[in-house]
Amino acid sequence: MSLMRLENLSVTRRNRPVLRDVSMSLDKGEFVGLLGPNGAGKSTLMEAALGLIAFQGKSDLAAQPAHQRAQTAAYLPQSREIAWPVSVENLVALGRIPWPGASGAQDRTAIDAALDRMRLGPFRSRTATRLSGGEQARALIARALAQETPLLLADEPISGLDPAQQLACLRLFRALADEGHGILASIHDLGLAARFCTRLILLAGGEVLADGPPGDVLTPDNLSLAFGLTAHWVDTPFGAALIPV
Ligand SMILES: Nc1ncnc2c1ncn2[C@@H]1O[C@H](COP(=O)(O)OP(=O)(O)OP(=O)(O)O)[C@@H](O)[C@H]1O
Repeated sequence: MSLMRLENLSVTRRNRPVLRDVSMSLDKGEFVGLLGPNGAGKSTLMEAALGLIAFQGKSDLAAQPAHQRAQTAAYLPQSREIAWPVSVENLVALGRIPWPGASGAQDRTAIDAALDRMRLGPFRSRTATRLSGGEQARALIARALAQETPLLLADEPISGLDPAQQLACLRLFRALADEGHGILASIHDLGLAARFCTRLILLAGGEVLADGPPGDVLTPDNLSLAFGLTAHWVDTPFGAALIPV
């Protein structure tokens, strides 16, 4: 079942075309990694899909009324700004705003589950603005999880996380997809994206260069075209690893 569909989405920023005729859909159970060089348009694609910036073409999410959209899609923006010195628990509780009809018990369960999933139990009473950068990033992911939406759009969710937290976060996203959620996450680490995502979309020059299973997308030709990078897949005891040279 499709959770998100873009048809011929184009975005112009400062009179420059950033995205051209991007079409894609994302189904329940998919963890899609959005790849591409800096400036390729990954954040722009998420912002336009959510209706946060002007675009041409169609986005079914952007067409929804705001309250319905907030019950469909949680969004983790790339900027990790936390504006107020609230407790981590209260920051995560902001994720419940789209559900005014939920009971206190439902809200509490969602907040506790999100804190637990991001291993933030010991931080719940701490002031969010006084956490480390990676801890703040995890608290913001927890806020998005507390929203309990079928769809999560996460812009560089593992940026700033240590290696163990990166793995835990991607394992969690994969588990959420296996439970039936749909996830679109921009990721710069190609090896981790290949390992955890069910599907990859590679953006380059404002267009979708490749869309499919990781092995089909991360080909030497595509990596050279998108990043100007020479890279090889090497078999290791832990599975295939991508080595840039
Ligand atoms: N608010 C803005 N106003 C004007 N141009 C912008 C704005 N935000 C981004 N751009 C431009 O749009 C293009 C795409 O930017 P975007 O942030 O979508 O790229 P990205 O793929 O997410 O990059 P990165 O990997 O560096 O996060 C870039 O050329 C960028 O300079």
